[in-house]
Formats: sequence, structure tokens, C-alpha cells
Amino acid sequence: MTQAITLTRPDDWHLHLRDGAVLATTVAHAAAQFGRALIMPNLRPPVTTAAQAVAYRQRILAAVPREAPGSAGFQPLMSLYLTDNTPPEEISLAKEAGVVALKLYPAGATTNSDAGVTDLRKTYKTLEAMQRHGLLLLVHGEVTDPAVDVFDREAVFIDRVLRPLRHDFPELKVVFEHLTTQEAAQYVAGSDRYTGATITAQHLLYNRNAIFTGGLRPHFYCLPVLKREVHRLALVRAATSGNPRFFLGTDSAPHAATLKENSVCAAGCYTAHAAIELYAEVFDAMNALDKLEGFASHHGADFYGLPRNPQRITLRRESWTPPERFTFGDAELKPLRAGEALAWRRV
Ligand SMILES: NC(=O)N[C@@H](CC(=O)O)C(=O)O
Ligand SMILES: [Zn+2]
Ligand SMILES: [Zn+2]
Repeated sequence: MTQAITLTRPDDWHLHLRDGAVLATTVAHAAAQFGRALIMPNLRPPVTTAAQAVAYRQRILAAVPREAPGSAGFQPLMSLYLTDNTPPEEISLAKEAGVVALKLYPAGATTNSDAGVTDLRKTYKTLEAMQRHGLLLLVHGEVTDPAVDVFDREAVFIDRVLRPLRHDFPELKVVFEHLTTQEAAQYVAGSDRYTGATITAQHLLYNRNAIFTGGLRPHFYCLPVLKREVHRLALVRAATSGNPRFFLGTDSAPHAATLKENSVCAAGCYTAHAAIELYAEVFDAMNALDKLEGFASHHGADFYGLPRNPQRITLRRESWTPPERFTFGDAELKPLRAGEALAWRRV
């Protein structure tokens, strides 16, 4: 049995840090393991301009714990929230400001998506500018049509939105975020080098039974929602296949515990406290620890056209139990697997 593995410092290509006092917790967790993270713009109000992204980046950098070994070099990569009205001129400003991507939230699809896109046609001039300037489009891939079953919304998105988009913008780099279905994994595996995808730890570790074990478990509720076992297995095969289209994006999405343990539970799982450890469990279970570095540390950087991180991290096979809760501003945050043992530990 492998007792330790050393890999290139990984990156998180899909991360929610939120803003304000909670950055002390969310940034510290991410910076401790990741070299870079692609920061999601769904704040309230959303990050829609280059100037807002630059200011948000400064607030994140100010929260990096400089004294913690390995954390000091943490680099947040910024994205803008695409709206029906994002002017094409904002794209060159974004490019100059170092913004790397725009995020498509179909209006109403997920947390803080009410300012999202109502009709992709309205954004075509902006998408053209993105294709021209080499900014990526990151998509929350679910339709919002109330007639479509919640568990089918990702698969329907592929046909209704993604295929036409790919046809109209063949050289726009698109990341299909947080895959949850076999259909999505197959679609990405069969597409060209302009399409990539992130996969979260929770979608690799759990199927939808986790939400209902012995009662309703809000901390397993995220969007897109966990699916059947056949889908989980398809995602595990994709992640451990070595295919460079698939890479790590935790979608760690913190919400105050009171908003999770609520009659209307907020969508999002918090995994940033032990993300690489959770992924290691999955790869280990598949006897595929040799594929972890590609998925976690190489494929995403290559897809984004950025250098791989020069630093390395080491994980040891050692059981440890993360805390039940973290401080989250003046609230509490309950992480995935709170108080449950993990098999791998960062050295
Ligand atoms: N994944 C989630 O369930 N929630 C995310 C939004 C998102 O990534 O869709 C959040 O911001 O809370
Ligand atoms: Zn999403
Ligand atoms: Zn997300």
C-alpha cells in the first residue's frame, strides 16, 4: 500500500471564497494547499466589472496568512459574472486587469444567480470579444426550465445550450463546471481541446443517497444536486482516466450553518478545509493515485494556458479528524465530513 505521495502543488479551478470577515477562514484553507484558485464572482452584488474584480482580488490577497508555510504564494485568479448586459468593451478591460474568465449562471439556476443570463443570445457580442481576447467561459450547466426535473437539468443543458454555444463559438474555451452526470462526462470526453470540465470531491465521493441517509442531510445539498451511483461512477472514471479535459474544481461553497440547517437550505458543500485529502481518497479507492497529480495539478493549468506550479506537496496515509465547525465571520461553518475521519493528511 502506498503510504505517501508527493505531487506538484495543486490548483482549484472553481472556488467560492465569499467576502468580508469570512475571508480569514476561506482564504486560509485554500491557500494552505492550492497554488492558485479560480475565484467565483457570485457575490452580492456580483462581480461584474474589471474594477470590481481587481478590488476583490486585493481583499483576498490581504487575507492570505503570510506566516503559514506554503500559503504566502497563493494566487487568486479572477472571473467576472456574465449578465445580459455585460458590455463587450468590458472584456478588453478585464483582459488588461488580469481577469481570466467570465462565469455563466443561467438566471435562477443556483446561489446568487438572479442577475444571471436570461438568454444566451443577448451575450453574443460579449462572447465574441471573449473568444477574441482569449478569456474563458465557465458555465453552471443546468437549465432552469421548471418543466425539467431537477435531476435532468444538466443533461438537458447540453443539448439546449452547450451544443449550440460550441457550434457558434468553436474557439471559445469553455469549462463545463462541476459535472454531475454520465451524459456530461461523455460529452466532455468527446469534445475538442476547447472544452474542459471541473469535478468536485463530493460528486466523486457520494451519490444522492447521501442526502437522505437516516433523514434529510443539508450539508450534502449542493447544485447541481448529487446524482445516482451510475453517474458517480462515470465521474470517477473520467477523473481517474488521465484525460486532460478533466481537472480539479472543488466548488467549495461556504454558507453559515444556520442557512444550511434551515427550512430552505442554501445550496453548497464546504470542502476547502481538506479538499486534496478528499480527492486522494477517491483516487486511492480506484488504485489510481498515480493519476491524481494530472487531475489536480497539471490538466487545469494546461487548459488555462498557465505554467504548472513549481512547488510540491506531500500527502501521507494517516487518519485524522477535521473539526466539527469553523469560525465564519460572526457565524459558524460546518464542513463536509465534519467530525469524520479522513484517510489522507497533508504533511
Ligand atoms: N454549488 C453550489 O451549490 N453553490 C454555489 C453556487 C454554484 O457553484 O452553483 C454557491 O455559491 O453557494
Ligand atoms: Zn454552479
Ligand atoms: Zn460554484
